[in-house]
Amino acid sequence: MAQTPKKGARSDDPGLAPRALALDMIEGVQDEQMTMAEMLVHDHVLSHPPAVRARAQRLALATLRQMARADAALKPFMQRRPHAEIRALLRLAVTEILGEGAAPHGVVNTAVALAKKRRPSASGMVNAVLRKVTEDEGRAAWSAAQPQRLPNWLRGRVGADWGNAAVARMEAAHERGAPLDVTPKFQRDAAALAEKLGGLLLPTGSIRIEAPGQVSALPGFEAGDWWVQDAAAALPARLTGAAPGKRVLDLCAAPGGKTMQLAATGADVTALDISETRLERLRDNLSRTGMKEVDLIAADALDWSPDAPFDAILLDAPCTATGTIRRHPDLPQAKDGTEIKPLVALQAELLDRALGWLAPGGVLVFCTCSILKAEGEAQLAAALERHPDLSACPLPEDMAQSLPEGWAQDNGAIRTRPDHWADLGGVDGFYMVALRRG
Ligand SMILES: C[S@@+](CC[C@H](N)C(=O)[O-])C[C@H]1O[C@@H](n2cnc3c(N)ncnc32)[C@H](O)[C@@H]1O
Repeated sequence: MAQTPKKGARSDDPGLAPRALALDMIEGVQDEQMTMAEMLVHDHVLSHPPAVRARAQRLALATLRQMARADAALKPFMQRRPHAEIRALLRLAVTEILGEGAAPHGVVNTAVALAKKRRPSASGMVNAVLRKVTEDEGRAAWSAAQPQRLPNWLRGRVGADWGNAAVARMEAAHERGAPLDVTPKFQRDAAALAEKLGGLLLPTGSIRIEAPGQVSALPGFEAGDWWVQDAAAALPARLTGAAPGKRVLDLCAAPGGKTMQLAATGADVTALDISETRLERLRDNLSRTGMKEVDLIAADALDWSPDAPFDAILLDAPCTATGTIRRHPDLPQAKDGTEIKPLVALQAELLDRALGWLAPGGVLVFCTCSILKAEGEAQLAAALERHPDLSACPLPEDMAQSLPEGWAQDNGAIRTRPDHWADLGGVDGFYMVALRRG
C-alpha cells in the first residue's frame, strides 16, 4: 500500500475521507495483493481516525463482495474499459448507491471530487455514468447479475473438490457475507446470553447476531462473557475432550478463540504461536475474559519441544483461510494460489511433529479454515498413510446429535462449507478431525 496518503485522502467534506481511504484499500488488495488485515495495521490507514477507518473498511469490503453486480450495472453506460483506478472508484460508488442504499447525490458528488483529484480527465465521464447508472436500467442490471465469481486460481480447485453447483452456492454465500457469531464463556449461560444479546442460540451452542453494531458495546463484552468466533470455528476445541486436570496444547493458538474455549473447560492449557504480535491479542483476549492462567509461548512449532507430553493437542494449522471469504472478500483477490503447496507441506510437518508430543491415549485435533480438500480430507488421508498406527476418532455423541445433517463424515471428521446452513445465514468453511495413535 502507498506509504504516503493519496491525493484527496483529506478534505473538509466528511464523505470524502472514508471513500478515498476505501478506494486506497480496494487498490491495495487488487494492485498490491495486500489483505485487509495487513492494510488495517498500515501507517497510511492508521493515520485516519477510527470512524473513518471503520467506514472505509465497510465500503471496501462491500465493493469487493459485489464487484460483479457493480460491473453489470455499469456495463450499459461504459463505452470502453476505464483505467483501473477509475473502475475501482465507479464500483465503489455504485455499490454504495445500489448495494448499500446511499442517497445518490452525495455519493456522485464525492466520486467526481475524487476523480478530479486522481484522474481529472475522467471526472466528466464519472459524473455522467454515475448519474445514469442509478436509474432503472442500472438498478435492474445490478439485481439480475450473478454473484462475484471466485478468481480462476481458486474456482477451478473448489469446483474439482465440490462440483460446479456447490461453487455457485458458495459464491452466493460469499456475497451475502456473515452475521456475527459469538461463543459463550460458559455453555450453561448460553440461552440467557442469547436473549440479552438479542441473538439466536444455534444448535451447536454459538449465538448468532444479525445486526450487531459496535461489537465492544454489546452487553457482556467488557465482562468477558463471550468472544467473537464463527460457529464452525467453535467446533474443533470440543473434539479435544479438554477437561479439568488434562494437559492441553493449543498449537498455532493466536488470536485465541479456541484457547479461550479450552481454558474455560478448566484444563491446564499451554498456547503456542509463532507471532508475538498475534499473541499480544491472545493475551488481551484472555485478560478480558478473565482466563489468565494459560501458559503462553512465542515460538516456531517446528523448533520447539515440550517438557512433558499432552493429553490433547489442538492444531489449528496455518492455511489458505478460503473458508472465511464471507468475512474476508479481499482474500481471493489478494492471493494467487502459490501459497497452497507450501501451506499443505507445513500443515503435514506440524501434524507429524505434534503427534510425537501426545501422551499415550492422547488426542490430536487437526483443523483448517479452508474449503480445499488438500488442506482437509486429503491431509487426513496422507497422515493416515504416513502413520499406520493413526486413526480418526468417532464423533462424541453430544456433538453428533447437535450437528446439522451432512456436516459429520463417516470417519468422525467434520466438514463445513459457506453454503451450509443457508437458511440460518451460512457458516465458515472448516475441516476438523480428532486423531489417536495405537
Ligand atoms: C489459523 S491461525 C490460528 C487461529 C487460532 N487458533 C484461533 O482460534 O484464534 C494460524 C496461526 O498459526 C500461527 N503459525 C504459523 N506458522 C506457525 C509455526 N511454524 N509455529 C507456530 N505457529 C505458527 C500463525 O501465527 C497463526 O496465528
